[in-house]
Amino acid sequence: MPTQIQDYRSPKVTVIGAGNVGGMLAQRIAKENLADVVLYDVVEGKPQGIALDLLQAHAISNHDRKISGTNDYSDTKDSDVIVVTAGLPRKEGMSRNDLLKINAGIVQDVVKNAIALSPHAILLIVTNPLDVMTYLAWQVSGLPPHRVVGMAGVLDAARFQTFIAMELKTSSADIYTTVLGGHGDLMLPLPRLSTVNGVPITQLLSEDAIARLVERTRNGGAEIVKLLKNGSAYFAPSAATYKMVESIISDRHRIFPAAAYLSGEYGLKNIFIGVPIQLGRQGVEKVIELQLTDQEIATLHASAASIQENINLLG
Ligand SMILES: NC(=O)C1=CN([C@@H]2O[C@H](COP(=O)(O)OP(=O)(O)OC[C@H]3O[C@@H](n4cnc5c(N)ncnc54)[C@H](O)[C@@H]3O)[C@@H](O)[C@H]2O)C=CC1
Ligand SMILES: O=C([O-])CC(=O)C(=O)O
Repeated sequence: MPTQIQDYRSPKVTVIGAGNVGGMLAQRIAKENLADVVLYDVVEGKPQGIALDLLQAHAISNHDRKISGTNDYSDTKDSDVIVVTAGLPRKEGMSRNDLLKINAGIVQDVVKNAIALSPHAILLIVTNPLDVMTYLAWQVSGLPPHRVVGMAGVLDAARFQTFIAMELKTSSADIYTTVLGGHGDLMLPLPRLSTVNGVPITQLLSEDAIARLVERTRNGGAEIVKLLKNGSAYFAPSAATYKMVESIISDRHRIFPAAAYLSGEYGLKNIFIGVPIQLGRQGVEKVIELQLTDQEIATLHASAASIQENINLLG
């Protein structure tokens, strides 16, 4: 019997926006040998230059993933995942919502163009203001809601994890945290569900210390914007986005917080907001409903109201 030869096509990830987050993400995807990467940007030469630079870096670190840069959407055709990082980052003194109008125009444009050529892709949004842009991307794409997801919770949880590790002078590797809600001032870190390898942090840290770390997590993005002065964080954001891309491409069904569409869960409807989800090759496989206290639910609903206000501003 002849051996049947199958066509094992390499997974293909398109990253739209070859800026700080997009460039770092492309590097991780290729270096971890996860997928071929197409970097798309509106600026001529930028994605091509970054792709060439990355290929040369990877010649040193020995892998053969294809990385290409383009200003032509036709090169993004038949992508398995489309990650949208295109848009302006904020500068010192701005809130993420100050980016609403300008980034809405960009997200609308790129999603329409990219999804037309990759109708089976999972759409992963990074551009801020995150929850509103994820909603807008879903509307423009015409995709079923489980195929659209936004990255924020993995990053916010990693920040909370880092600050707890710094406070306890322990390894962040042993710390598990979760952060719900919108990616803004009203996000909801959950100390009562955060542990150091099973030991509740409420047993290890005082209430005051926890309140301080929660507040620092809420302002985690702004703290870095203030230090950088001319842009926002990108190492941890690209690492967090990579974790989500990997769970999709490798169909790992991992569970973590991300902006997902709610249709009644947590008493919320027709909105994208950060909640625990299970993520795999088909997109959001499950939204997990945690038992929240009345106060936590109130914060989550206040966060949802703020997202809705901004959606309404888009008209
Ligand atoms: N969700 C989250 O947790 C995070 C979100 N962000 C957001 O991600 C976005 C990107 O941040 P950075 O990479 O630091 O910014 P950046 O300025 O380094 O890169 C943005 C890229 O988008 C490109 N771009 C602009 N308009 C475009 C269009 N119409 N089509 C294609 N490309 C276009 C620009 O040319 C630029 O290369 C920002 O909106 C930022 O706020 C950043 C970090 C974390
Ligand atoms: O702070 C910003 O504008 C970028 C971002 O969302 C983050 O780093 O959390």
